[in-house]
Amino acid sequence: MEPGPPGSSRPTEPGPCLSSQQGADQAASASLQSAAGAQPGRHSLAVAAVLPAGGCGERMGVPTPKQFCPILERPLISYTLQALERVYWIKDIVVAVTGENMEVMKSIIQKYQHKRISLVEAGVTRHRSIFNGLKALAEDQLNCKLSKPEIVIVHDAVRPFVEEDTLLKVVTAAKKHGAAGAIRPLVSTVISPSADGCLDHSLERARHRASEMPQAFLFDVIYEAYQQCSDYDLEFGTECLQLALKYCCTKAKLVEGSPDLWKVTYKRDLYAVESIIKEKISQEICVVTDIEEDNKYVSHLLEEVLKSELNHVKVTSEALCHAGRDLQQIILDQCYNFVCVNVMTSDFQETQKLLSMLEESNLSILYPVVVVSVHFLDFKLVPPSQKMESLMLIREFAKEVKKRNIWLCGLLISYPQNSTEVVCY
Ligand SMILES: Nc1ccn([C@@H]2O[C@H](COP(=O)(O)OP(=O)(O)OP(=O)(O)O)[C@@H](O)[C@H]2O)c(=O)n1
Ligand SMILES: O=P(O)(O)OC[C@@H](O)[C@@H](O)[C@@H](O)CO
Repeated sequence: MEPGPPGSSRPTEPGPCLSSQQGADQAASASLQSAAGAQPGRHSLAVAAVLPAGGCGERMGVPTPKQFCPILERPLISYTLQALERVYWIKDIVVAVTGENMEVMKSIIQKYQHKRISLVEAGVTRHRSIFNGLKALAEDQLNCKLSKPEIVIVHDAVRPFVEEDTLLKVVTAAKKHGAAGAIRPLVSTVISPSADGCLDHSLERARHRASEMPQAFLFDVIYEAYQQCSDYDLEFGTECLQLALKYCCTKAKLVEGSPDLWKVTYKRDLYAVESIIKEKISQEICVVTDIEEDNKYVSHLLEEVLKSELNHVKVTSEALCHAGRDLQQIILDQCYNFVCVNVMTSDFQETQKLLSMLEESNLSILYPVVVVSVHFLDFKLVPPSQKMESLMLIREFAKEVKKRNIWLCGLLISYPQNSTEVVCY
């Protein structure tokens, strides 16, 4: 079993420590837990998670195992890890990866600053991978940071959209029933073919459900089930809940899951994940302007236009040289889109101060940050050719900050002739 990278302590926030979100997550978790009867903090349930991530993604049809396929230039598994890390009461996350992918996994943990992660060798089947993860939690291994939990969550590494309330529901149900799993309505009807390849019978769709993840178990129940189960089950089984029933007479409580719980299986699923993530991170935008009256007026107009399109539009109008307390908070609250309204004389000073703040915040480690640098040009004062030349500098800035996952582009707006010349860099 491989621990995470050195120094991987147990912060309660995935990746870069954006303390404000961490506090909000903890508060939300506490209220969720108290609602579900579990006690946050000292008396909370000891909960760990096992993520099987040792598959080859054959149905995906690409050389890279799907858990490592990039979404917005970041591996799919990193989104799932982030989703689990946001839940501060999950104390340990054990990921099962093949030996050949162990180094890749360690580099992902390092690059995206994932915490509370331990790695184990995957098995040749999903059940064997899960079993290896359970063994890592069960056995007191030398210098092992892991301890046996009361409850263990099992969640496929290729299901990135898992919310805390679903995790809490299955954990709470598992505490009471011994096992619990998320389910979803069937989309297609299930049929049973006969030996000659014809329809034998079909199942009544309304009376059946699809078994999804996350699932949760009393650790002793599922560990005993895996220790008892047959090689056939380990080789060909696909349902952990069935193992708990068959080998421990434990009937899992079924919990209605959200539509986003689906498993990434085919290539089309990667496009769906990317669209959902883009939608999630583009709902909020911040208009940054300095204290110049012209800019504040333009920012107000911009705010009105943006509010007709987006759910959350924030405007901060303070000289960034004051370290932008409002802006700092907006960054901590993980806004990923910024429009920086510049006074022509300052050229890029405002944008550069914003870029520096964004780089210092580590915000762009997990998701790309978009910055639009808006410049106004009064043709009476400055001939366009002269302004365009200096604006080309932004192209150099853009190349530099792109290395840190910040996507910078420029917008040149000419007035008073009311013509707008768009320059994208
Ligand atoms: N030997 C295996 C096989 C699968 N898994 C993991 O189990 C989860 C769900 O399995 P599945 O969707 O079947 O993944 P693959 O086996 O990779 O897909 P395929 O069947 O298309 O090859 C995935 O996170 C996968 O990495 C695993 O840990 N060990
Ligand atoms: O069979 P696969 O390995 O694709 O998927 C494994 C599980 O995710 C799947 O069986 C769920 O129904 C949960 O049990």
